[in-house]
Amino acid sequence: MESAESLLSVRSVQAGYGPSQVLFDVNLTVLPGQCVSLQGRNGMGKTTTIRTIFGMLPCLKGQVQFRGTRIDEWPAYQIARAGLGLVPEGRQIFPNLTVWENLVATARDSNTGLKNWNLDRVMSLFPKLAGRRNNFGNQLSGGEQQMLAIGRALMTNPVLLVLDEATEGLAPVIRQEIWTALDALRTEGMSILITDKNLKHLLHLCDRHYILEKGVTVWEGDTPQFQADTSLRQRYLAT
Ligand SMILES: Nc1ncnc2c1ncn2[C@@H]1O[C@H](COP(=O)(O)OP(=O)(O)OP(=O)(O)O)[C@@H](O)[C@H]1O
Repeated sequence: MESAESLLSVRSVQAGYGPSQVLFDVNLTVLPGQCVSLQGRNGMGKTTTIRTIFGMLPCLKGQVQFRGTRIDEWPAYQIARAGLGLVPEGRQIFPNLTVWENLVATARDSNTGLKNWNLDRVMSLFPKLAGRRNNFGNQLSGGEQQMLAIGRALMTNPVLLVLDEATEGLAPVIRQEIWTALDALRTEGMSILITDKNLKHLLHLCDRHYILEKGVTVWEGDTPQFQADTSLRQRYLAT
């Protein structure tokens, strides 16, 4: 795959924390309009990969390209401005700002060609948030916080939305609401890179899947290929 055609291209990436190397050979591609999952057992390097893509950790070797331009030496703020929107593990919303303030704090105009995100659109994607508009972040349930974290990322009008542990720790009914919202985003043409434990939903949402094992991309394929290889779950995902 030519990286010029891809939205995001991660090639032979190595990274880690100080002397502790975690990523040894990570490769993945997201094409425009595609939804891609990044899978692997706990501790295999999914969050570290996302942190490296977003410039929060240095890329020691290899490269990351976004829309055909190398971004692996850019500072994190410049990467975010280029159109990468992050919904981080643990949500990390501002606890002392209201829902409304959380959303407007990060708002940025679209240069994507897609319809601009605004408060009304976020509230219609997540009607639960509308009633909580004036509540502080720390007064929200976990599910509402995750909706807010997704809304906040959308308000930056990203070209690619990246979700780390999209539904972790949420009640089943709330999880379903998040998956429904992600399906709606996908239908609108949003490109998504996502990590989550729920295989059934990942296979439904995503076109393509990558599996990490000890910091190495060990498998990639589309949903029919994933479903056809019944050994994958046991080999790379079972705990
Ligand atoms: N801040 C850190 N400093 C040092 N090592 C870290 C740090 N964060 C993560 N690690 C280590 O890096 C490795 C990969 O962790 P990472 O969080 O990327 O895995 P993951 O695939 O996202 O797993 P999980 O599903 O548990 O979040 C693990 O061995 C972890 O202990």
